[in-house]
Amino acid sequence: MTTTDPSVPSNDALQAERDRLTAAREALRRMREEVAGSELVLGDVVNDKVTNAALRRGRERRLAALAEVPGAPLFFGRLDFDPGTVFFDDDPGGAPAPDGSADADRVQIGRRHIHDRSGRPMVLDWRAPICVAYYRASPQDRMSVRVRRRYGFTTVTPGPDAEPEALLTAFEDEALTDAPPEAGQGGGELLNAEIERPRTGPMRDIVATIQPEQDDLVRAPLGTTLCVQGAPGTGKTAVGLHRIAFLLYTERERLSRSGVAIIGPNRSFLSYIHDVLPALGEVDVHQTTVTELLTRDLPERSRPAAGWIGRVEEPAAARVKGRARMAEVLRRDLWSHLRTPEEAVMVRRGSRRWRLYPEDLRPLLDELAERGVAYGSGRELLSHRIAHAVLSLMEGEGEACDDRTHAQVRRDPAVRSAVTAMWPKADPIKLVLGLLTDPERLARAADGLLSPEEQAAVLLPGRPRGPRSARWSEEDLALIDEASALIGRPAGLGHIVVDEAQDLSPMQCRAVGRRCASGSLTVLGDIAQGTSPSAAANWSTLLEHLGKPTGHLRVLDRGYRVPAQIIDFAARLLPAIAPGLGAPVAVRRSPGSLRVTPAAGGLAAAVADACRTALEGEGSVGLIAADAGLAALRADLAAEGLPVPLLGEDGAGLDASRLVAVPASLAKGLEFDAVVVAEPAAVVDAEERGVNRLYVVLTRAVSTLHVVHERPLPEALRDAVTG
Ligand SMILES: Nc1ncnc2c1ncn2[C@@H]1O[C@H](COP(=O)(O)OP(=O)(O)OP(=O)(O)O)[C@@H](O)[C@H]1O
Repeated sequence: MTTTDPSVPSNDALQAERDRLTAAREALRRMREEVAGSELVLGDVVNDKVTNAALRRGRERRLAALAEVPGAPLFFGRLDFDPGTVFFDDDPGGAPAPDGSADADRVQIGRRHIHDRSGRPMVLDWRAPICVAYYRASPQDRMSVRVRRRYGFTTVTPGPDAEPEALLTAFEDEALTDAPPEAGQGGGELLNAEIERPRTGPMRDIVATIQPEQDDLVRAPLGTTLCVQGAPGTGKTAVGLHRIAFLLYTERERLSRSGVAIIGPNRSFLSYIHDVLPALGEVDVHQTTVTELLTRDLPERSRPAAGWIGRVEEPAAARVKGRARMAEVLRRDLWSHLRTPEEAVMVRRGSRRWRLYPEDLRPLLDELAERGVAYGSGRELLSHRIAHAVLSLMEGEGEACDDRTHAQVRRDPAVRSAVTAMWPKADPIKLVLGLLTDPERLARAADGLLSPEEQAAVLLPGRPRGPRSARWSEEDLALIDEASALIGRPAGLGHIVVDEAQDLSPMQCRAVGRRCASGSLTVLGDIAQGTSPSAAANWSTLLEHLGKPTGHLRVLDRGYRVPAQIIDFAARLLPAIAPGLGAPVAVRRSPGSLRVTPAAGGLAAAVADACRTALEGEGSVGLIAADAGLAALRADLAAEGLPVPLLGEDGAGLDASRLVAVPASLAKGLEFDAVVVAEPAAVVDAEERGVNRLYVVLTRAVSTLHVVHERPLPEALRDAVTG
């Protein structure tokens, strides 16, 4: 242990800190007022509207970034450095920070920078370089820190309509100067309290308690593509979100031009993480699923009435469609549209006629086809080449030609129709539709790449006639996206964080990877939690499909969510689903956190009991069961006098009700204080990777897990000692 002062701080010391908090709040209010009251400098005449709108948007963004987050304290830590360590930019002579104590340089650390009227910092943004010491200083390397102070807060809601407020109620000092050298970094009681704080509503930021191994990932430079393998609850999602906030701080200008996105597995997950970045002052990050990201780039007019996703692929077909070799099938099909010229092109200019014969045109076409240009730009390039060849003929006959002549020849109807005949226009949706509804065409493109059975598996059902009547699957969208990219390159983003990346198929990886071909990625996931038919077996292959084979693989193995008793139980499934992957080392044990109950008197009655018991505790309760059985179970529970809203239905979110029913397929990435799992065997039986799904489901609980079963438990879980 490091020297953590367990004594309760004196009232005076506590009051001084509260005064500091009040002053910071006041200063932030003044900063907001300054932004709100700032005059918009208007351009004149032409640019007025555009400039005005841009300025207004900028001001609104600044205001949103300066908004106080209800219940989140403006600072959470303090560092006392050796004297002479801290200098601010505006100190001409490098004078130390003028805060408080005579014998130490002191900084307060919070979610955002706050300064006083004269511009002097009162609270430093946690992302500032000097704040690294707050997260990493240890007795072995104290980074000039003498004392690290962590504050404790209690959230109170003063009235029925009032916003929650964070009351500073305690602090804890860790003296690094006189700690024994073997001491590690002590998180102290406040870290434990933070981890065990009952969950209500959406995910919270962890900015006050980021651990050294996490901070190392959060602050990796923008150019680095990171791939983080981490068991359930090791903080991968939290790291990804804080990394975005960090990168936006250090590289704001670059990233605000190119854009940043976080990709999550589904909408429920995205609403769960939705508030974290705004609480860190970042309101401009695109939070999306892969499917949303891809459909965003598709023409609205082609959208089927029921939406883009009208069908879930059979696992075997999903696997074939997800394979990287589908890219080659598409490439072959697209380029097979090129036609060797069969007729001459004749351009009339005044009384003269200029002809290019098929043997003149063929080399132009071949040269372009071999150059590896995007299909879509080939048409334009071909018309240039043809015009150039015609102009050469003209000049050979002494005609005077210039750029205008070149443009006129390029636009000549004869040239245009020759280009269209040789290099037909291509539309990605029609291309995929054509390929997946025409067995002969598919056979030509897939020759040597897909077996006849695989070809039969990928055909679209129902022989749709057009894009709007097709029932597309998520896998089809990745194919359409690949076709789009073969025709024209998509716009890129500066950085993408992909959560639950183990579930991306190779084709989806390619779609994500090409969106940040010149940017970088943070890839987060857990091979053991792979549930999609194309889930990754290892990270190096996935990184290759993402186009980042040199990405750095890092492992997180300290589990912050799930108590040891529960993780040890779930980890019994690991040898079957991810041999070689270890269970996380839980940071806490919690006796009584696991119960496994046979449902002697019927499943619904036992589940109702388990839910009622769970509701006696604090925080959120998730009832998780196989998707197919959930409706019947809810009906039975309602009959037992316990109506349970379904996650995502009728607005039932993670903050609308303490108890929600969660289909097993939506549980990924979520967490609840108490989890009741009904009938694990049904979760296993529901899908090919049902055991992986069960592993996900069993690792969602922060405090208690209650497994209720009528059927025998999966073999690996039998005879577990509970308690
Ligand atoms: N340093 C920390 N301080 C406090 N809480 C933490 C810390 N790290 C992680 N947690 C908490 O642990 C829980 C799990 O974190 P997170 O969801 O990021 O894990 P994960 O690795 O993405 O899990 P999964 O693989 O199950 O999706 C969250 O409630 C998170 O806030």
